[in-house]
Amino acid sequence: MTKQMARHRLALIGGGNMGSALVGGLLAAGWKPADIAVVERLPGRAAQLGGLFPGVTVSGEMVRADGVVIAVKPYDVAAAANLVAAAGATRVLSIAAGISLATLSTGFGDGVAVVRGMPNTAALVGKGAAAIAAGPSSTEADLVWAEEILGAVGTVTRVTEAQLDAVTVLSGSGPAYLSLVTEALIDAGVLAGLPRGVSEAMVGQVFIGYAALFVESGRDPVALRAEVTSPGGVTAAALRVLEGHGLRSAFLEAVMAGTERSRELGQTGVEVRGA
Ligand SMILES: NC(=O)C1=CN([C@@H]2O[C@H](COP(=O)(O)OP(=O)(O)OC[C@H]3O[C@@H](n4cnc5c(N)ncnc54)[C@H](OP(=O)(O)O)[C@@H]3O)[C@@H](O)[C@H]2O)C=CC1
Ligand SMILES: O=C(O)[C@@H]1CCC=N1
Repeated sequence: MTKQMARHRLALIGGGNMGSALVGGLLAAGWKPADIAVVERLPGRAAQLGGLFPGVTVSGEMVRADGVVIAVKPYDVAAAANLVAAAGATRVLSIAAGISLATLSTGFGDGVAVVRGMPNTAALVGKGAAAIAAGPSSTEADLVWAEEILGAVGTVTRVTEAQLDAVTVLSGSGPAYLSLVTEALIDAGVLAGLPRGVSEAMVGQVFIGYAALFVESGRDPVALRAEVTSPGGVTAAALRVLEGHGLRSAFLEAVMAGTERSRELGQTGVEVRGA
């Protein structure tokens, strides 16, 4: 089956959360469906992807492709990497957390340029915050290629591989922290007497409004906080409690713990061998 298939511009191994977000973004950015293939081993998921993305090749087996995106969980990277040689690809973008460029590059060998990237789930709505790091043999053209792919679903920043651990825990994991804050604020609104639906709507709009104030207006968060905090007022009373419970320090410690964990995963590594 694989042999009869056309050569694709891009094959994504793994059509889960991130893989499907990337396909959606690339199509929205004007890529032709026929240029894209998704290799997905779960038959139910593959059928779903076929319905979502008409014209995109969805296959349980590897296809021929110029470039490959590895979008499987870190423990599945070794198996996915074995498929890269079968694709005949010269470029690989891996978005797997904690799998180092050294591990990837050694596995694929010469002739395959590797770029490591870290997106986040906001890619699902085209508002991702991704970063990329160049592998030992990747060129400017390889980085531009990776930027084109991740840029279809949000922003892309170039960093060193060492900085990618901090990016992973800050923006990669970021939606999880904001989910926790969202849940807590909604519950707090209910505790203070609001119906849950009203509390949810208020909290959602606060996030949207704050994103516009901070990102779109480019204003300093210290100034944004100061202008809400009236002397002897409501906000000052609430902030005192958050500071008293160490919220700021909790975020600092959390990000350092996650960065450490990302480094650990990178050192443990996985056996990656191109077939
Ligand atoms: N989710 C997130 O917030 C982020 C994730 N990442 C990284 O992105 C990668 C993908 O994450 P995510 O999209 O959430 O994962 P998902 O589990 O949603 O998607 C991966 C999919 O790939 C399938 N799969 C696994 N191995 C193969 C294979 N050899 N051939 C074909 N299909 C395969 C899986 O099937 P099965 O279910 O059978 O395993 C699954 O359907 C991870 O490495 C993660 O570290 C990066 C940034 C953020
Ligand atoms: O938790 C994880 O390991 C991955 C990395 C970033 C988001 N999810």
